[in-house]
Amino acid sequence: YNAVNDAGSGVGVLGDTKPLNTYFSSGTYYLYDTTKAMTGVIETRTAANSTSLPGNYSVDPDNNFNATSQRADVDAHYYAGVVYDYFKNTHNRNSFDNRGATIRSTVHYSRNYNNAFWNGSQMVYGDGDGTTFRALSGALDVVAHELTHAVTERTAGLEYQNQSGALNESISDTFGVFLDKKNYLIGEDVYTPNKPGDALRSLSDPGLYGQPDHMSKYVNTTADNGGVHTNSGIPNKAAYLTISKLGTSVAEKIYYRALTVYLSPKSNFKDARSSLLAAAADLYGSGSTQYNAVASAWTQVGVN
Ligand SMILES: CCC(=O)Oc1c(C)cccc1C(=O)O
Ligand SMILES: [Ca+2]
Ligand SMILES: [Zn+2]
Repeated sequence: YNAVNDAGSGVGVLGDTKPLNTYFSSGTYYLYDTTKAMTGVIETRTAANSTSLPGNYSVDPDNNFNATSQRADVDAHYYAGVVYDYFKNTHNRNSFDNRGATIRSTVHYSRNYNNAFWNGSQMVYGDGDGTTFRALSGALDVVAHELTHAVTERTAGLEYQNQSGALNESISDTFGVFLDKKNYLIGEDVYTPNKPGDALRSLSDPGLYGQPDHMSKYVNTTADNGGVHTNSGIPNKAAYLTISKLGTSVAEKIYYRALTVYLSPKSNFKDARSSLLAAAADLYGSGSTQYNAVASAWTQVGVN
């Protein structure tokens, strides 16, 4: 018989136990979650250290996914569910396409792979090399970052180069902070596991990790698609200033409306300012406290 959405459990990358929505079929439990109001499902697979996608389903014989080798699978699956719930409950968005598309993740991609990405169809996570990263699905802000790339692709479609690309990156980091509210850092839970207290990026102080925090420090380069992971520091700082002044619940409404209504593929930083102001005006009124906080944030990073 097929027992749907069994209450499984698992141990994540940081050794923490969490509940899992699994699926039982022919004597095996699958990381296959049919409990969401989707047309699709949330499914998690393993590439078993190969680079072939999507790989095979992550399975377990007793619905207790507690093997060390399963930790990345557990967190990819659990955090995908958390991010799905966030977009549905907070923004009334049903998966990245707003039509309940299946959310597919593959973990154990390649070897010593210090990377995570949305490949246009699914999320993919490396295990890290144990020095620069541990398994990248072990951080909620990383999973939120990757799934937000999918949302951005289906909405604003920000081209992944130069200023629109840095905005694309910043939107993903900003929603990473909306989900992982404990600080304004990105990747801290999986970055340099042997070195406490650091992170991949900081929204409050981008300069801590070599990013500009003002337009006057914009880096003109051909590397990294025009420095999309560098120049994202400028909109990231504006996001920090906005969130710290208005709070997450107001800021996330302004950002989500800007992303889904006003931003477009070639939007630059100035367009981001006007898109966020337009969203703030729609939601709270032009000249409102919220509107003025957005204006002030972007002026402080040199985008007027
Ligand atoms: C916060 C997640 C993140 O930045 O993932 C990436 C990594 C670790 C390397 C290269 C690209 C990305 C990305 O998703 O942009
Ligand atoms: Ca974080
Ligand atoms: Zn990214």
